[in-house]
Amino acid sequence: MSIEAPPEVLDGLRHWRTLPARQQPTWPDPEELARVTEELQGYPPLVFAGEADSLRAKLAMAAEGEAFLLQGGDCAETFAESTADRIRNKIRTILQMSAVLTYGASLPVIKMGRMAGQFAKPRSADTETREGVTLPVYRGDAVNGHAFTEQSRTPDPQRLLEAYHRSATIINLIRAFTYGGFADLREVHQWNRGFTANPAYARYEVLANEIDRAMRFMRAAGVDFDALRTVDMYTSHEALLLDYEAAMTRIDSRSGHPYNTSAHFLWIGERTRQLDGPHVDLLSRVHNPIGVKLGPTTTADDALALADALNPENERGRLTFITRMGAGRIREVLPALAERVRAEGRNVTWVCDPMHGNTITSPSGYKTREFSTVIDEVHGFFEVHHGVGTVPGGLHVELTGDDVTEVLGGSEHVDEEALARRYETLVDPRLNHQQSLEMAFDVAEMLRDH
Ligand SMILES: O=C[C@H](O)[C@H](O)COP(=O)(O)O
Ligand SMILES: C=C(OP(=O)(O)O)C(=O)O
Ligand SMILES: [Mn+2]
Repeated sequence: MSIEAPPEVLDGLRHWRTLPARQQPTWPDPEELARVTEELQGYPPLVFAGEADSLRAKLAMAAEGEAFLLQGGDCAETFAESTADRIRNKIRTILQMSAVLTYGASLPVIKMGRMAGQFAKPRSADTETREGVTLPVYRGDAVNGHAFTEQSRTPDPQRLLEAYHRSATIINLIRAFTYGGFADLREVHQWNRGFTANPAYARYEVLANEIDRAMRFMRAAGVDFDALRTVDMYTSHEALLLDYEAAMTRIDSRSGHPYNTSAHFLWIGERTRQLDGPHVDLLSRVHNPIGVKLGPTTTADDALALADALNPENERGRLTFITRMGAGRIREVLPALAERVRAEGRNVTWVCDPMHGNTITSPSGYKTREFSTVIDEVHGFFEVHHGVGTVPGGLHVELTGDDVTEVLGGSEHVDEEALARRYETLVDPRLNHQQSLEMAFDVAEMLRDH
């Protein structure tokens, strides 16, 4: 990556600074922030433009129904849990889900982590009050600490540097695991066999047997399993902290285009997708494939205007719409959006986030979700796209590879009482390992029967 580009391109990359930004931390010392972002600008890229381009081509296939995206990971990654075990478990979960979805959809699955950079969170409120004490809200480990003390909750720019270094170690592990044999399809299939051997998941045994037969067929037909031992896994996070994202934006020496080199794929959140806002402005200028979350109040006009702002050339694979309508709204709201976007000829990849429209508070006060509601939104997503004739291109899920108890339900019946046992997330509730696999089997069954 060089830093040379026409002056108008470099000026354009600074234009966001003139626009009022939502959801940014109040950094106590702007000069320290400036020093930190300058340092970040000198750090090496975490991903390369060519990788982002290959992802874009795959997302174009997903838009045509020739591939399917699985994007998953924590709501908020944390520094403390960026351990080898936790990361391996998350990668394993995504690989297991992918294997099942590949079979169900009869399509290649694009594997993408909400990983290696998902360290900043938009929040509903700026402050949190406990027992009469009010402090700034936790905004992710890239900004402040979760501990409820004044020192910890004060935004600290040094955390941006740590977010970069953590992201680098995570992406290093992702590359090592996915190129080092861990992704071997035979192994992944055996792990899934272990899952369906559990009596709680007996209903998926039929599907697991079918996959078994398909594997035997592949072996008999001489498929080179050794060639299938490595997979491409991409990284993504919400492009929220403009100072960080701008500092990681570099000019690609091959093409002269700017790329955000902090992740392969960036998305704009539901709270920061204002058409004239700085998040849309900055991401409109980078060449990565990008996404935008669309909540239940989105109109067809909003969606078209976003498509025009973020993908003026209407390029395939460039823009993903990640809908998060809520199970109760998707069947009513999504059809009009999908119909207009199709009628107006805009190229987008449609992806379902069945998490963020389905958050509830349990009677004992946990922020949680019902597994059955989450699954219902996924089903609604497929129904709507099949009805309209548009393509359901993928899933965006908050999950972990560990045995946490944050989402209610699933075949192991996590109940209100169980929530207290291992509720570990710092922001939103994640599907645990078993619930994640159950979702994959459920969706695969539905796709196979379609
Ligand atoms: O993923 C994120 C949450 O939905 C978002 O940060 C809002 O959470 P809050 O309502 O707890 O602030
Ligand atoms: C905050 C998130 O989502 P949304 O912008 O859709 O609310 C998220 O993905 O964690
Ligand atoms: Mn979330």
